[in-house]
Amino acid sequence: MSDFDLPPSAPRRIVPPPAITSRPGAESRAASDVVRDVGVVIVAGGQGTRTGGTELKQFRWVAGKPMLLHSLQTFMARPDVHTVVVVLPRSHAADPPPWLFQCDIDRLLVSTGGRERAESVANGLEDIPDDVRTVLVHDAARPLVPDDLIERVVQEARRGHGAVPALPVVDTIKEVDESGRIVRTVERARLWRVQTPQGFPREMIEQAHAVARRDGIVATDDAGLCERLGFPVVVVPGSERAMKVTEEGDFARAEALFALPA
Ligand SMILES: Nc1ccn([C@@H]2O[C@H](COP(=O)(O)OP(=O)(O)OP(=O)(O)O)[C@@H](O)[C@H]2O)c(=O)n1
Ligand SMILES: C[C@](O)(CO)[C@H](O)COP(=O)(O)O
Repeated sequence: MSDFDLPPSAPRRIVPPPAITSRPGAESRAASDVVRDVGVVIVAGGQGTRTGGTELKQFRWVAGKPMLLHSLQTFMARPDVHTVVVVLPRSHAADPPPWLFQCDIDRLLVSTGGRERAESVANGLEDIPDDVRTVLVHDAARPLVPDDLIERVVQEARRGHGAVPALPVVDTIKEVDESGRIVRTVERARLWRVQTPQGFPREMIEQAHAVARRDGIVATDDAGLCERLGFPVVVVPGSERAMKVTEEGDFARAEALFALPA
């Protein structure tokens, strides 16, 4: 049975179980004078087909804990984060894994994923609370995201732009046809590899997803939807540590990076 054959009546929003208490320290952060107006959507609603395995990659253990928990705890450690909405596959959203609540559960919401990544993001955005002004969208598949990278994205998004962490392409790039023959060498000076979290003023990202949903626009990232509407989106320096676990071999790469100092 596929994830999308499950009944559509599965709850869209889950309140974490009351028996689990908040992480120590949450109270002191609440008392700080940092403006807590950043909302985070962590998309973990994919099937991880490119890993070739049967277990969902975002739940697989890397460096001592489930992959998703790494970035969840990184965002929760930030005093400016108001709420983190974790988007899970429909098959898991009604009954999330218990380890998910190893964070400040007062700031945690769980939403249900969609068939495409963009649909999962749109579902998560619907649960972002009213107090949030800046929204970050992050892949659970990027467990090593450094806090200084997040800070750069937040700072730029607070200035009213979309902000995307990115690294310049350093290899020579070829366009190749279906037979394997090189068509041409592509000018790489203006090519960048983009990562997450991508950050946006709340109104910008909500409008971009609303238009995409209405018009059936598809993009592999959230900045792509904003670009199409002519919203300003800029790059900020990314990090090799923010790599995405996409294929089986990436698990070993991620483990190796975790073992290195940040
Ligand atoms: N319908 C989807 C598809 C993807 N994602 C999430 O988007 C992030 C980036 O996607 P990707 O690495 O492509 O993950 P998968 O879609 O799970 O992988 P694959 O394409 O190999 O199936 C992941 O954290 C994934 O869980 C999601 O929330 N909902
Ligand atoms: C959002 C993203 O991680 C930016 O690099 C990426 O686009 C996710 O989808 P992909 O299909 O794995 O490129």
